[in-house]
Amino acid sequence: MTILLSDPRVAAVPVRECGEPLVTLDASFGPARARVRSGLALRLLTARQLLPAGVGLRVVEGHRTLRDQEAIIASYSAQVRAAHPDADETEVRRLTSRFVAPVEVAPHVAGAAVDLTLVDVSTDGSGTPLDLGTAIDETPEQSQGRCSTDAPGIGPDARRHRDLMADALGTAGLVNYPTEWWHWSYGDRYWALLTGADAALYGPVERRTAVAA
Ligand SMILES: C[C@@H](N)C(=O)N[C@H](C)C(=O)O
Repeated sequence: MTILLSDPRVAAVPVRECGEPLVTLDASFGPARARVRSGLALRLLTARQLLPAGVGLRVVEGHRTLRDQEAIIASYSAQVRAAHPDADETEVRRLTSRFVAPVEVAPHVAGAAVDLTLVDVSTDGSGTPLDLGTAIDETPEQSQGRCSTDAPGIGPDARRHRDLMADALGTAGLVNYPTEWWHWSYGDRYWALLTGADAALYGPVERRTAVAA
């Protein structure tokens, strides 16, 4: 059964901030040059080595500001209210959290999450995106549920690529948000809950100074 980020068990996980800096991923992870905690960056390097030759990781987003998180919540919760006019505010919050995390537990705001896909780097160094079944950031409504990692109704190539991604990232220590095939995290509260860690390693970054890496 999927645990959503709005589940009270996620917010109940304590955070023991370890103070790791944000680092900037190099261009081999894609032009976004996302910033993530250094421990997550190391695990992404490990995950990439576990992929078959010719397949790479493209990270489209890492750390996100609190303000950006709030803007995505405002935009998507308005869509949820419109699509579910009978839902009360508790249900709107639950449905919204299928696609965007409540601010208090938001993994991207902690520098603990990446949105990423797989690319074919065998013919073109910059990488051609592989079929993962939906575009990154297609909502449950837009994708008719196919954004969920285990969704039926995606083609065999997309299934194989999602499984490849899960093997590499899972082995490297990341956890997936099951309603979004592209969202993986390490060290945040959701990760701690799923792995049984005593506490999250990373809380919100906000004004922490980034360093180059
Ligand atoms: C909005 C989407 N790209 C995303 O980042 N969702 C996760 C669950 C989040 O908000 O942390």
